[in-house]
Order: sequence, then structure tokens, then C-alpha cells
Amino acid sequence: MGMANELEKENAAIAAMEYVEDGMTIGLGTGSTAKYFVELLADEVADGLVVRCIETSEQTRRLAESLGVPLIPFEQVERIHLTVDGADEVDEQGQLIKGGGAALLREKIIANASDHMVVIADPSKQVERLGVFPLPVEVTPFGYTITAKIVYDVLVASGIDKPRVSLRRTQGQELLVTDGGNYILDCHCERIPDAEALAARLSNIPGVVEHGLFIGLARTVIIGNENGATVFEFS
Ligand SMILES: O=C[C@H](O)[C@H](O)[C@H](O)COP(=O)(O)O
Repeated sequence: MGMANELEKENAAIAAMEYVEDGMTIGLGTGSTAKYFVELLADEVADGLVVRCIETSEQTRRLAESLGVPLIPFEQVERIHLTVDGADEVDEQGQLIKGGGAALLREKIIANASDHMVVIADPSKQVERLGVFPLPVEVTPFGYTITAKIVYDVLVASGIDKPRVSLRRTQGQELLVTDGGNYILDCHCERIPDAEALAARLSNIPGVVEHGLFIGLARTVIIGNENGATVFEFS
């Protein structure tokens, strides 16, 4: 990861702070870009900002707790005013691939429940068409081998040329288990002709808990650069 890339991520997070208001309930994203946002938010909290936050992963919960960012249990959340999160790919319609860090299930639940989702990313995440980044699909352990075969067939039926589906493993080569207790299939598509149609098909497969296609959830996409950030708004 180059220094420029980190500066670009940080500048995107700085721009996202503009959307934070006192008294908000804020969804905290997961990943190396979202980490900058949590750190900036912690600085503002230390200066008196009053916010209540909900985390999208155990990793982010630990980060927020270590920085003194106040977290509340999801059961106490009536409304999430703002969620700030990263992405693995962002296309020109603001559609996303997420889940590179295996956090997609809680991320999508929180993004979908939020009044406003702001995505922060460096320029390397911008694509004309989604699919170069392997699409994460979260599946229940029960029946996962059959579910993987059905996911493969759905990718082929969706016009993906020669897809490859692999189970995500840890460094120790065990099957990765998500915060939700599920497995992740990484679907190597190269190019997804119709992300919205594929998203609907994947959601209909029994055993698929969630997938990393975020369609119509990001209202704002902030792309950091070395001098600042560019903001894209989607209705
Ligand atoms: O599962 C992880 C999330 O979807 C992340 O937001 C995504 O992978 C981007 O992470 P990063 O900002 O580290 O590239």
C-alpha cells in the first residue's frame, strides 16, 4: 500500500467528517479507510462531540472502544442518521462491491437502516463496471458445498464468463468464519454485466445469507486524492 494511497484514504475520511452533526447516531464502517474516519470521529468526541455509534464488525467495535468512541447496542438504535464505510469497488452509478474484509452482512444491515450512507475510498476503488474484485457471498455453513454449486450456476446464468467460486480461508487455511458465524464464497467474475439483476438472483438462493453487491445504498461517494476529495452524490 503506497503512502499516496493512505493519504487519499485519509482525505476521503476528512471530507466525510463534514456530514457529522452533534447528537447523531452513526454507523461505523469496517476496513482500512473506515479506520481513518473512526479515528477522526474519536478526536472530535474528545473535543466534546456528542454521538452514539453502532459498529459494523467486531474489528470496528474493538477499534471504537480503544479510541473512546461511544457505542450503543443495536437494540437501542431507533434511527441511524449517517453511516460512513469503505468499499472494494465503486462504479459510476454508485453501486458497490463490499465484503473484502468479510464484514458485508452487518455493513449492509446498517447501511440499509441508515438515512444516509457515505462511502469513502481512494481512486483505486473506482471502476467502470463492477466485477474485477471477487464478489463476496456470505453463506450458512449448513449445506455450503451445495449452495456454492448453486451460486456458480447463477453466475453462469447471469452471463458471467467462466466464473470461479472459492471458499475464503484464514492464513491457517481453515475456512474463515464471519462475525455472523457464516462462510464467505469469493466469486471471481472479472466483469458483472448487470449488477442489480445478479444481486436479486443471489439474494434468492436458499443458504445465501447476504452478498457484497450494494445497489442503491450509497447516497454519497467520496473519492480521496492527494490534495483533498471529490464528492459524488446519487439520488
Ligand atoms: O468487509 C469489509 C468492507 O466491505 C470494507 O469496507 C471494504 O473491504 C473496503 O476496505 P478498505 O477500505 O480496507 O479497502
